[in-house]
Amino acid sequence: MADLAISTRGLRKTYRTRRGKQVVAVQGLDLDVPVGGVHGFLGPNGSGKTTSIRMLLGLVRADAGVMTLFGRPVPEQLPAVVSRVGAIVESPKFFPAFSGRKNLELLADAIGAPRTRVGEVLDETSLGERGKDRFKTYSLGMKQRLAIAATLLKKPDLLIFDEPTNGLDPAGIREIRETMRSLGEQGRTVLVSSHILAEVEQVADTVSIIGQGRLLASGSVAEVIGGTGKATVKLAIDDQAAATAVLAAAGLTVRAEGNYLFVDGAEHPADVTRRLADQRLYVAELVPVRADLESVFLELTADEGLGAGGPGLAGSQAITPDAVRRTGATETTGGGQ
Ligand SMILES: Nc1ncnc2c1ncn2[C@@H]1O[C@H](COP(=O)(O)OP(=O)(O)OP(=O)(O)O)[C@@H](O)[C@H]1O
Repeated sequence: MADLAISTRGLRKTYRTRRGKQVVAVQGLDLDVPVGGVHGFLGPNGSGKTTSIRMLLGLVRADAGVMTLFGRPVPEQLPAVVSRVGAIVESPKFFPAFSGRKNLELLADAIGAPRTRVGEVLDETSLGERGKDRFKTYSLGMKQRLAIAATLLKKPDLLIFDEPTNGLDPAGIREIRETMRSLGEQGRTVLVSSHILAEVEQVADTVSIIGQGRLLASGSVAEVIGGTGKATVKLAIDDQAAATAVLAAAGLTVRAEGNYLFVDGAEHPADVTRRLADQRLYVAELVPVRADLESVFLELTADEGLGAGGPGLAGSQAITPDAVRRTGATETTGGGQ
């Protein structure tokens, strides 16, 4: 447990609406976040990310399950670890007419952090040069980085950011991404929730994908994308029927889409051409299909009936079963409880 910054087992939360309806926000979540690096906590809107984070921070009470932060059970021992955790769950309030630096100095005084820390956190969030300017002149991205700077004042080991790039333009998103990456590289643990996969894929070392309050897949980005090391290839061939028969007989999964066959499960793309050539079937075109996190995410969440995205790439990928298998989530999906 000592090497996990966050761990949850069987975490559950059901909300009751004013009309007495029950909303199951989190249903048996098992989450492990290793110490050090950036962990993407991914799921479509409404999948239970914010509720899970709020339970970890002691802001919402769990109905069932256990949680630890740095090996300490929470909320029971939250006071012992809370100083190691910095979180942005809602936009903090800053004084618009004061500079970013002044705002941070006031905060540092309030929480007992040394003022020398202010210059350091401004630099860490690349705000050093603009620190003297008034808060109200900042772009949204700079405001968000000042919020991150504020959480860094007390040198937390774990930073929790809930959808930190919401509402930011591409430049702002890039700045936040770079800030998160450098925090992870310093050995801090960053948990960042998002429903925007492309963003997280570029910065996360490890990810957890959730849907309807349950873990669907987790591991390093490479593992989740296709940890089996098996290839998916797209190929064009004259005799599709004969090629399908040969490849299926070799235990590969073949799917026809228009003029192309998509073949999953080969150890290497060359295996596909060799098997076909052995039977005097020659490919006209062969392209290895690179899976990305977005595709995995769309397929996983589509299985949950969540409709995480538009048409996307999901239709051309067949790697999901492997990703799902890693968490054993197939047995529990689709219950709609
Ligand atoms: N206070 C509440 N009362 C009733 N239902 C709630 C409450 N908070 C959240 N929910 C519901 O619980 C489910 C999970 O919501 P949650 O905000 O945790 O998901 P999320 O993954 O963070 O989504 P988003 O990205 O939209 O914030 C949703 O169906 C949501 O409507």
